[in-house]
Amino acid sequence: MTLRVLPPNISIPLLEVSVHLGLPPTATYPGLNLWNCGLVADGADITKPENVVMRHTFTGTTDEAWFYAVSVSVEAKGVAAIQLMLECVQAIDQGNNSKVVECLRAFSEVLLDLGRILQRMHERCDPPVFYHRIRPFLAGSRGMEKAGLPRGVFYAEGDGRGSWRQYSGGSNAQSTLIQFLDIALGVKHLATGDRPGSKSSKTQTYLDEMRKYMPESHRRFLEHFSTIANVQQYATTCPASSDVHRAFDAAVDAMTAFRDIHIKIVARYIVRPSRAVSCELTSEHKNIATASSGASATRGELKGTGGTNLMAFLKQTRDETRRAKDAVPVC
Ligand code: HEM
Ligand SMILES: N[C@@H](CC(=O)c1ccccc1NC=O)C(=O)O
Repeated sequence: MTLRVLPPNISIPLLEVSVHLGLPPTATYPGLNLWNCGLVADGADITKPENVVMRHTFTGTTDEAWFYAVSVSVEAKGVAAIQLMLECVQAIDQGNNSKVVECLRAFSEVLLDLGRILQRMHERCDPPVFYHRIRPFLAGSRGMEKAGLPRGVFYAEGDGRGSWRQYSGGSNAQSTLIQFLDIALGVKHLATGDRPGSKSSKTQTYLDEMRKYMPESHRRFLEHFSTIANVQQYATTCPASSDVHRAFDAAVDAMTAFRDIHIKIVARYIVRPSRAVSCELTSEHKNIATASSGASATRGELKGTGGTNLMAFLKQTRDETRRAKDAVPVC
């Protein structure tokens, strides 16, 4: 039976803390991953997930801790990519082409490392454990009609007061790092289903929306970086045979490869286990893991915890990445 009401003893402090943090009152990527980690020992290498300790998990399983730890290590490794692209922007402003190439080549190496870390997911996180035990806790309250939450969750504040609220579930789409990488490479995302060149049917894409689930300072950093990011414009207008253009294309390929690895993981951790779930579950027994499984899964209606039609969304996002290699039209 789906519980639709969050009692005041949880709602009231949660709402207060969320206002303080500038985040929606729900389980977010910053809360689950970024602010929930420590190290096995001082000075241990945080870019190795075996060195990351997660303070809280819903299930107490090693699988869940590892699931979060992999992202923490990706974030830590990604710091180098942020530094490199800030240097690259500066090198372009200074007309220092050899520095631009150096930064782009090193950036590609970091992206390949991010993919290597991501591929370690299977080492300690078992797909059925993820799908059946962990994933229900990562669900949101938006788009959960089939799970028995047509109006979301009622956040009770006592004496009959309170409000119905709907929030996206936790998702790595809320990672500031990955959105930074896209801005750095000039990757443009459209709403799912929109074609490049067509007028977008939605003013805000899912990935834009996910910025509301990032810490305020991260959001401001992305907004600022968008105003100075010049690498794609510069590189794609250099001759195709130039080192700058080639190094840029290689970086876009590395980002595309990262997304390809991720798509394979999603197939293994969500699509496959969902097919094994009986399609005869009644709505009373449906949760986020099962609400879009069975018959609807085979019709391609599987949803991510963030609420996307996951495979269509992820493939479009990957294809949009590749398109960053296209020359920027000069107005
Ligand atoms: C078992 C592991 C994972 C699964 C099953 C998974 C699943 C998903 C799904 C279904 C989405 C679609 C958005 C939504 O939730 O509706 C998504 C988005 C995303 N995931 Fe994962 N994810 C996993 C691990 C990771 C990790 C470790 C990273 C990176 C550190 C990552 C990076 C992303 C990003 C960046 C997005 C937004 C789409 C994009 O920018 O390409 N995911 N993930
Ligand atoms: N979107 C994923 C869940 C996911 O990737 C996630 C959810 C909450 C916190 C972190 C996540 N990703 C990696 O740590 C899903 O649909 O299962």
